[in-house]
This record gives sequence, C-alpha cells and structure tokens, in this order.
Amino acid sequence: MSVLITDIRTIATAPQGINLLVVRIETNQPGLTGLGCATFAYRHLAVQCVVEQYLKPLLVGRSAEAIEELWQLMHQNAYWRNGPIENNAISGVDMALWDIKGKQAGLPLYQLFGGQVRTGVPVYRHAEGRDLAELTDSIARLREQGVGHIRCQSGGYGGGAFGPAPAGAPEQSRDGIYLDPRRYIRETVRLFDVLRERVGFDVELCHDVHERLHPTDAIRLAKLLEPHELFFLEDAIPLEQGDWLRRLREQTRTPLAQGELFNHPLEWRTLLTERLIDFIRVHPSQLGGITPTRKLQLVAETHGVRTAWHGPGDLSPVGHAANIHLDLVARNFGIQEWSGIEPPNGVIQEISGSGSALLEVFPGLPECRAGHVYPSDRPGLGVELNEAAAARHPCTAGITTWTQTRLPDGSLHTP
Ligand SMILES: O=C(O)[C@@H](O)[C@H](O)[C@H](O)CO
Ligand SMILES: [Mg+2]
Repeated sequence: MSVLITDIRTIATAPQGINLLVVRIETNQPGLTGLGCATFAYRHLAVQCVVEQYLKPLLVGRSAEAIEELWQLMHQNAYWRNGPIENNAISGVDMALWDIKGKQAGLPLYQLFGGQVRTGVPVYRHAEGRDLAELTDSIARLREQGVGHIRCQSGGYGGGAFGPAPAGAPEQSRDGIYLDPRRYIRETVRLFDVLRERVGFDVELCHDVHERLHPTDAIRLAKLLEPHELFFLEDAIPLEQGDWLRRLREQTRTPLAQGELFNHPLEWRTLLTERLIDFIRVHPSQLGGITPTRKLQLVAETHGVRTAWHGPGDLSPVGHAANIHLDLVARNFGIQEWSGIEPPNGVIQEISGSGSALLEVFPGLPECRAGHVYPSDRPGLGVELNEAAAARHPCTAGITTWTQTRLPDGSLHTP
C-alpha cells in the first residue's frame, strides 16, 4: 500500500536560545512520520509560512515515496526558484521524506546512500577566546578530548561585540560590530605564529575569515598564513566577489573552503569545475535538503573537491544528522564542522551530552566522542523530536545584531 502524506507541520523551538525550525510529515501509516531541518534562524517565521501555507496544500494526499518527483514539484511550484526561505522550507519536507524512506526500509539513511566508507565522522571543533591565553586554553581542552581539527578564532571573527562605535570613528556613527581589517590581518598572522610555536604541526588548524576582508587583503592574509599550513582558510572573500577566487587561487597554496552562504547551484558549479576551492561548505537545508546536496557531493567528488559541510549552532540537530549521514558515505569527505552551540550570551555549550536541553528536545541526536561523531543506529535520520519539551523553549523573533558589522569609518560591511 502506498504511503500517503496526510499532514505537514512545523515545530519551532529554541532549546539553546537559537531559533530552530523542524518539519514533521505525517503519513497514513500508523506511527510512520518523518522529520526534516528547515532552520533559517533569523527568518524562521517566513519559512514556517512557506511550509504551512504553500507546501502543505501542494503535497497532502500525494505519495511520500517519489522524493525526486516531489522535490521538483516544490522547487518549481513558485516559478521563482532558490533563495534561503524557499530552500529551507523545501529542505524540511525533503529531509522528512528521506527520514520516512529510511524508516520504511528499517535502515539508517547512510545505508540507503550506499553504506559507510568510514565508521565515524572526524570533526573540527571551535576554539575561541578573547585573547591568546583564552584561545590556547580552549585548544588544549579540545586536544585533551582527542579532537584533531580545530578552528581558531580570536575576538569574534576579527571584530568585537555589538556596541557603540570605537574612538576614531566619525561622529554619530551607529552601533555595530566594528572591524579593522588591517589590524585583524596582523593579529591573525601573529596568532598563528604563536599557536604553531606552542602546539606544533601535529594538529590541523582552520580559520574562518567570515567574508570580512576585501579581496586583495584576503590574498595577503592567505599568503602570510602559508608557513602555518592551515587545513583550510574559510570564506576568505565575500560571496559576491567570487570571481576573485581565481586570483586568490593562483597566488596562494593555502587550501580554501567556501560556501556556507550558497543557495543556488550557479554559486558553486564553477568553483567545482574550475577547482577554485578545496572544500565545499554548504549545509543541506540551505540547498533544499538531502536530494540536491547528495548531487552536489557527487559532482564535487568527480572534480576532486572535498566536503566540509557547514555545522554551526544555528542548525537543528536534524540538520546535523543529515550532514553525518552524508559524511559516512562520501568518498570525497574532507571534514565535518561540529560547533557546539553558541547562544547570544557567548557561553559555548556542547551540542550533545546528557542533561542538555537540546538532547531533551531531540533524543537520538548524533554523538561526538574523541573528535568523531557517530549517528544513532535508528532507521532514517535517527533523530526524534519531543514536542512537549520543544514547546517549553519557544522561539523569539527579534532584531539580529551579530550581522551588523561595520568598518572603521562606520559603514556596514559583510557580516
Ligand atoms: O563557519 C561557521 O561556523 C560560521 O561562519 C557560522 O556558520 C556563521 O556565523 C553562522 O552561524
Ligand atoms: Mg563560516
């Protein structure tokens, strides 16, 4: 008997203070439901509207089994395609359909993709600090836990906290996160000089520029960091300046990672075919789910580009699980980001671990042990959602301040 979609709902919850959005699909088979990640933390109400007002009426009553057909139907239904709101909404449904497929088969999703090529997923974790002493402490703690890849940032992506303009800015400059690109470059190079002296080369180090440099400055930084043999330098230039990647590539041997902001295939296609990056950094919900991400992974494999799927705090555990299932089967796997959760108060909490609010809301979320993440062996994505617990952590829709980055002259810059 065919599995029919009977209901599509969204569940919004913020167990760690970050708005997460998950889609649940109900079917006509008793107990057979699926979960998908539709998290766009800073516009969750808009995604919720697309799912409940547009995708639900489009899909209820249809068979849940033809995932590719339903993906194309959703993708083409609004005529104008792509974009983070549309793609995250489609992702919620797409992942939930894959979750249902796995549960029907009685298999974890990685089995449906061909089976594991590795038993656990190596991850990189974030080491942060306001200064070098805090940062080296944080690195030492992660290394004690067995983490082999560490992203090192000092002073919040090269800027400080959100607040008033510093001395030297024009009069009446607005509040923001003020960033001085030249000082940031100097401090970052100095940071890695000291880190390599202290920790040596037996640990892989990454750094995220977070698009906060002009292209020529990014080239300078990438070249200055060459002696430190980074695992990768992330988002060295803004998405809108992608053509500069050719020049950056020609001039530096520092490996490049890019892509957490991509939502359109044209944003990544040339980067793969021309081998302009070494690691592709999208997260599946931003692309429209598992269906398009699996295709991207295979195109990247044929071009020798490795994956480093985006795994930030503003992604639901369902989305993290999707990353892990894809990682387990990918021949061109590079590394997986495993962020921990960074709530607005800046206190980093583990993404999993007994007693955490996140684990209570999302039982079965993948577990991180000694620098590797392991999925649950339950069928499908393997993550459940406790809706009663989710309701105890309501979302708030407010003004996002961390994206308000400013240059020393007070003008806005890419976040
Ligand atoms: O690579 C990262 O983890 C960061 O760029 C975050 O994804 C970004 O700040 C949005 O949460
Ligand atoms: Mg990033």
